[in-house]
Amino acid sequence: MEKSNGLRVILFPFPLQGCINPMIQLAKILHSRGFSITVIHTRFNAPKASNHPLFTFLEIPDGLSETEKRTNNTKLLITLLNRNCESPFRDCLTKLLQPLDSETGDEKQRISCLIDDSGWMFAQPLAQSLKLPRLVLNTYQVSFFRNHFVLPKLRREMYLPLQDSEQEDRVQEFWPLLKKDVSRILDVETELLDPFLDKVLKMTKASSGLIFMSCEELDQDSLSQAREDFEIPIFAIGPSHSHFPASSSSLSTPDETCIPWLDKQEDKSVIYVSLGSIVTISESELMEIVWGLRNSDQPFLLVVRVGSVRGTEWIETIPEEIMERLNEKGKIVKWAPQQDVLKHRAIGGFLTHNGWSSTVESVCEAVPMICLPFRWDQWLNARFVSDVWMVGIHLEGRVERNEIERAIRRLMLETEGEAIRERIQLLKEKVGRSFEQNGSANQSLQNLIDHISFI
Ligand SMILES: Cc1cn([C@H]2C[C@H](O)[C@@H](COP(=O)(O)OP(=O)(O)O[C@H]3O[C@H](CO)[C@@H](O)[C@H](O)[C@H]3O)O2)c(=O)[nH]c1=O
Ligand SMILES: C[C@@H](CO)CCNc1ncnc2nc[nH]c12
Repeated sequence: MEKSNGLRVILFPFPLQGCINPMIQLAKILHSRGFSITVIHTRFNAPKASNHPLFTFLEIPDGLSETEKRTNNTKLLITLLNRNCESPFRDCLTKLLQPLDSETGDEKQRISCLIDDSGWMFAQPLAQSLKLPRLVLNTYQVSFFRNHFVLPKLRREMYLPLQDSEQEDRVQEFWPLLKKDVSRILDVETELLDPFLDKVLKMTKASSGLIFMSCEELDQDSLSQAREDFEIPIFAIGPSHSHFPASSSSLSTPDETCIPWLDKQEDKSVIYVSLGSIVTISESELMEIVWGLRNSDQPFLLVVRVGSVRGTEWIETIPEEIMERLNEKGKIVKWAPQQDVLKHRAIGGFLTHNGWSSTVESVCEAVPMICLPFRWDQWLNARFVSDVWMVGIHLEGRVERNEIERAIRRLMLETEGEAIRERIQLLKEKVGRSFEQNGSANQSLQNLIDHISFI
């Protein structure tokens, strides 16, 4: 760690696993460059302070009821948290900005800036009124962030439902999505967010900088377009876990028995399956997945989060005799040490929901994917994987045992899979170069450090 530079940065992650990991990663990066770190966080999904003894954590109330905390409607959660947290966040930030420590009367360290998630809609005017520069962290792929502001317009103009003949058309304003992808994104739930998107766009444009966990090698065109659209400095500092391992910000405890189990498997033979931290599935979808895995006859490591199969606690509804058959080839856990799993020599493929972190973690370990997106930006990440980088096979929403078995065989056993494996190896190397001395992610990170040091 470098010695302190006398500056403090305040971070305010959005309380979802997919947003907490990148923000805590950013905290580690900035701390390693000499910044002191204060993390303001909600009580809901609070990061484990004890895993980060060098940071200061400040908790604010979020006003969520127990039922609201359990909702799997992310859009509703986003609106509730934005409504409830504004005033506690204002109080907390105002206190932090007072020049003297209220207990000791000593002068406090200078605060350089606030970095918060693009999902917080009240932060920009608040920071402005307190004369504190604010930078925005966004945890989507750049293409999704840049283009998703057009969704309300597409909802009005796409005349859903779609005709069969137009399902596969590309959507001009949202490349490389197909019309059928957009129609899936535009479900009833997302309508809740329409009125907020304009606000996010305006608030981001008014900020002092925008940070992405991506790099030129992954999304160059969108990055240059975003630089034109936003007219603020944009930093694409690379996939966040490439700087430090992310497991310390896991909200659940990883099952470490995965690794000795993988040690017993052959090279590139195991298919790893995880649908991230938000997606829920039905009981019958779970059965299609487990049968698809079992029928492929490949060993598998499957993550089923507690509460992620609707209407059940965990996997207790799988009949005993089926569990016996599954156990011959597979292992089911509640939470995996994902990065260590993807790094393991035994892993040959990743059946994923294509959250942005999972997608880049897979790319960085050159693990080819089977794409099973469920919502929002996952549809775009999956299109990049299957159609743009061509490093995976898209299930096209078919959660059916035969389709899953077929995709696993194509990926793990057939020549098509070999070609995919070669391409992802090349992509991994390309992304890896962006962290070298003159690489794009490395330079962008240096620019970010300079920017917030002299802001
Ligand atoms: C289920 C599971 C997850 N993880 C880690 C891997 C990833 O770093 C992280 C999950 O992040 P993501 O892959 O982005 O997925 P998720 O949690 O669904 O993220 C949400 O937020 C993401 C970023 O905004 C979006 O791209 C996703 O679409 C959205 O669903 O949690 C584990 O380490 N072990 C696990 O067992
Ligand atoms: C708080 C926002 C902006 O950073 C990220 C959450 N990500 C998501 N936002 C909206 N719908 C989703 N469905 C799955 N994940 C979603």
